Amino acid sequence: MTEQVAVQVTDESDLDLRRAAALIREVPDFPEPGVLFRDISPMLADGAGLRAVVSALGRDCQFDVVAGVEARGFLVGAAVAQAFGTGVIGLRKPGKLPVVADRVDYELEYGRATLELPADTLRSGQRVLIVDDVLATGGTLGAACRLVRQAGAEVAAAAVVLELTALEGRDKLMGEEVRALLQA
Ligand SMILES: O=P(O)(O)OC[C@H]1O[C@H](OP(=O)(O)OP(=O)(O)O)[C@H](O)[C@@H]1O
Ligand SMILES: Nc1ncnc2[nH]cnc12
Repeated sequence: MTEQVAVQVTDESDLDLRRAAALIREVPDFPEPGVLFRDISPMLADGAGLRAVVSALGRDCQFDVVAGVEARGFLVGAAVAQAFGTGVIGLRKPGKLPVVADRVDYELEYGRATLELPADTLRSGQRVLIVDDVLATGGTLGAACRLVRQAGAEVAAAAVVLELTALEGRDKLMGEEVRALLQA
């Protein structure tokens, strides 16, 4: 699918985030022809950029722990946890964890995928801030929300740096608080 719309900052009063958004690199035809890939790596490599993203992701949200989604959600999720004084849990692709508490299979645009929760991490009743880099079709964040709820925990919010609105991922996350710093 071709995505040709510029990136918008959802909170336009956040000047730090506006500067950070300018560091996103757009790569046409990656990973396949017709896709405009938004590469947030240069934004995260910039100290002020990372700070802007981290503080906006955790702002005005009550949470006890962060769950970051493999792989780019680990980078941002761990930074948010550190900044807001919580621990972090990595929700992983299959075959990586020695002891699995639970797993959820989900649909991708093409095919299926699985996310796993590591054992002895998430406790019943905890409020969880789920963090990933991008919301596309919503399958990944939907699976992350299910893993959290199946553990008896609560989803405080599902927060991403960038939402690709044309893919309508929010529709799969009805009832969840979805926080996207940037939209394209
Ligand atoms: O909303 P969805 O359609 O589910 O897509 C969003 C997911 O796709 C990308 O991950 P990818 O599977 O490419 O993994 P990576 O982070 O390991 O590169 C991105 O990092 C999100 O996790
Ligand atoms: N266009 C895109 N840019 C960056 N990450 C993505 N994940 C899914 N689609 C993407």
